[in-house]
Amino acid sequence: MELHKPVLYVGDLDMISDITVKDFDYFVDKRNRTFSPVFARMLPFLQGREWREKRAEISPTFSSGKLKTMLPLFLRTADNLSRFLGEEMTTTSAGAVNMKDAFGRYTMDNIASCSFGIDSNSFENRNTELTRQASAFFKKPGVYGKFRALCILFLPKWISGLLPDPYAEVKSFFSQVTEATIRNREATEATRHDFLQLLLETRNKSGRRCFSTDDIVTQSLLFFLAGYDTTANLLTFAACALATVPDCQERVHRELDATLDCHGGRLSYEAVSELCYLDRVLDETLRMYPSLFHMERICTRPYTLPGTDVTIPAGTIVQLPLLPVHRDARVYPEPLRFNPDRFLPEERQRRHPGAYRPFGAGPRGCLARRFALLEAKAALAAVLRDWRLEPGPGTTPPPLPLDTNTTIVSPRPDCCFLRVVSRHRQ
Ligand code: HEM
Repeated sequence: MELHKPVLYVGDLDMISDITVKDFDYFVDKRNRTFSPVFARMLPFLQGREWREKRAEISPTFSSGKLKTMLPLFLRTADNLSRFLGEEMTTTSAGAVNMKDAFGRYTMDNIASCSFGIDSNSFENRNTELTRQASAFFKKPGVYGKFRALCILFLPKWISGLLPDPYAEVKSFFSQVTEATIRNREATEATRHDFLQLLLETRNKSGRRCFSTDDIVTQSLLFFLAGYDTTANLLTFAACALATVPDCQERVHRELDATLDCHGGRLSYEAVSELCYLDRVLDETLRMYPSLFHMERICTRPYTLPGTDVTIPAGTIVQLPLLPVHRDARVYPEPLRFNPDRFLPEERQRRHPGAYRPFGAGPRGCLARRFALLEAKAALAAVLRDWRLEPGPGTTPPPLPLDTNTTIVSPRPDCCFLRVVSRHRQ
């Protein structure tokens, strides 16, 4: 039970697949745990028909053709990231670079550009209004935020509605930025390969825009929220794993050098696609550190668990483990050893298809899996083309200690420092 609500924790892999895929119609919804209207209209918090319609409208934004057009942007930002690492290394007194901070700048610049059409270059302009507003957006709720949440939970709406929303200023800032960008694009007829443009161009059958400007701001903020920390964490965990497992880093370097030699030294879409060992490094990183501890669904009508006579009532919260399955020794022998070869095709085939779910499962799974993986791959390819990573103070071989102050799986802040050493590629 969670307060007065029944919670069912399901560990059986077949049953998890039934709930998330086969019998999805009984489990379409998730809990809406937001305390601000700024979040309430975002895709992960919508329910039922409204969720289905919005998801269908947004999904084409992430098609492989569209992603391909975004790679040059990722690669430009990745070059800035790589330069930044070198500069940090020469100026820092700590003798090592805070990788979470560096990768956070990388994901922020990509999302700011893709979602809001802003060139933020947070590697050069460290304290812009954008970074200030973005930090406010990601800050954990303080005393006021917690007090307000309690009021919303326990007091009548008309009283809690009088309390100012701490996220209103952030929303207003991003609304102004988006409106200015839309006006500019309409006036100059300029287009870019980004989410903003795709959302602007999404039309219904009668040729009208599907997304109002307010809708666009909301979904763009969602991309920010969903994509900033998750991908920065993935990159930090991967970099720390490679720094502390030199054999794996050596293999990444060999693969990269060979691929660059075949592609005239350039990281093109084709070159990045050929980096199969790097794919496996990312897969193994997400196995050890999926961004969520568990997925959640709500049962929307009475459901009999397959193969049992147990019927769960509508309204039951269902939790489905991610990290515990990914680290289960019965599924992954020596689960705490970082071994990308677990993701060789033949090894994958040996496992239950539900044993690996870093992006969730079924129609409600992550919308941006390919976007996130391509973005992460571009960053690691550019960084490892130029640098060798070595452990800094506090960085341990996997498993890296986790931050206990966050709701998503994040590295403990003092364990994210690495030394970057030039590879002097000829
Ligand atoms: C390494 C990076 C990422 C990881 C590991 C990740 C993981 C996840 C997971 C586990 C879920 C819940 C799925 C479920 O309950 O079945 C989710 C949902 C979602 N993610 Fe991601 N995510 C990542 C990056 C992103 C990015 C970059 C975006 C957007 C630009 C994004 C957008 C979303 C959205 C919109 C949903 C909700 C889908 C829905 O309710 O229909 N994610 N993600």
